[in-house]
Amino acid sequence: MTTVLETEDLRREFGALLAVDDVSVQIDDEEITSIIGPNGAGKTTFYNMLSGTLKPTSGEVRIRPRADADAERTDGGLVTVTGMEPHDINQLGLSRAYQINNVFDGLTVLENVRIARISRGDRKFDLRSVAADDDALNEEARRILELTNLQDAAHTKCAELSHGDVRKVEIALALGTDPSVVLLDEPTAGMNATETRRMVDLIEDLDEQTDTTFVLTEHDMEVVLGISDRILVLNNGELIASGSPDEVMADETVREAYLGKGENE
Ligand SMILES: Nc1ncnc2c1ncn2[C@@H]1O[C@H](COP(=O)(O)OP(=O)(O)OP(=O)(O)O)[C@@H](O)[C@H]1O
Repeated sequence: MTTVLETEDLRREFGALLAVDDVSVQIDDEEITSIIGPNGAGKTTFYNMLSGTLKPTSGEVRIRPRADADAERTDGGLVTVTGMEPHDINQLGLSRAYQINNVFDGLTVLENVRIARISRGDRKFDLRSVAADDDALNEEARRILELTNLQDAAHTKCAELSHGDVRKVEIALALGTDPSVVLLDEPTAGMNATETRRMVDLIEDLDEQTDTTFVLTEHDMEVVLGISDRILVLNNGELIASGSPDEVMADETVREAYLGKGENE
């Protein structure tokens, strides 16, 4: 097992409010990890610091770079990305579905994935290549569509897709850079039971078929317990528990955080 993402005493204050309180975690490449916690626990703030959209007050974020990232910048081990811009963190190997990559509604699924692929940075950006017959680019984009079960929608404009398929496109775009880690923001939010099941299956399949490690925030506890190898629990900015679903469910501190102290007394 190898660490792909690590934080050390990561902290964010908003004035007097401590939103993330010196959180240190290590995320392993062989595990699907979920970050959970009651409303206001600090999950979004934590994610924003990982992806670079929010600068920490103090502490560090380190990631394992994607396999072919610039060797000079990476030196073979984890790279400190604290304070870097989101685009640079993305180029090094951490993608956040639903934020860095925006879906272009007026373009087809295939065109969107081509753009994501171009944004990987090893091709000169040329608007014509988005639609042009660049065989290598098309092949790479089609491989990503196959991985995400979107081959049948390749030529559909994103504006015409179902909600479930748009979420799949967002994951396809995140995968466009061959990242070592993908952060998913509530991947099943707003989905019906069938779409939820399909999304869970997709994440599990991608976890098996790619070298990418998946981390998610999710409110649906059934999804969390079913998909996670490891769960990190935040409460009032603090990491209060970390472990397997069974361990976390049995943790008295976690129960108190969710149910409220004294609620059953
Ligand atoms: N930009 C900001 N300015 C001031 N306070 C903020 C800001 N962003 C978040 N907070 C506060 O930080 C705390 C953590 O918020 P955060 O959104 O990270 O929690 P969360 O776990 O993602 O919650 P939810 O599940 O409701 O989305 C909350 O008290 C929130 O009000």
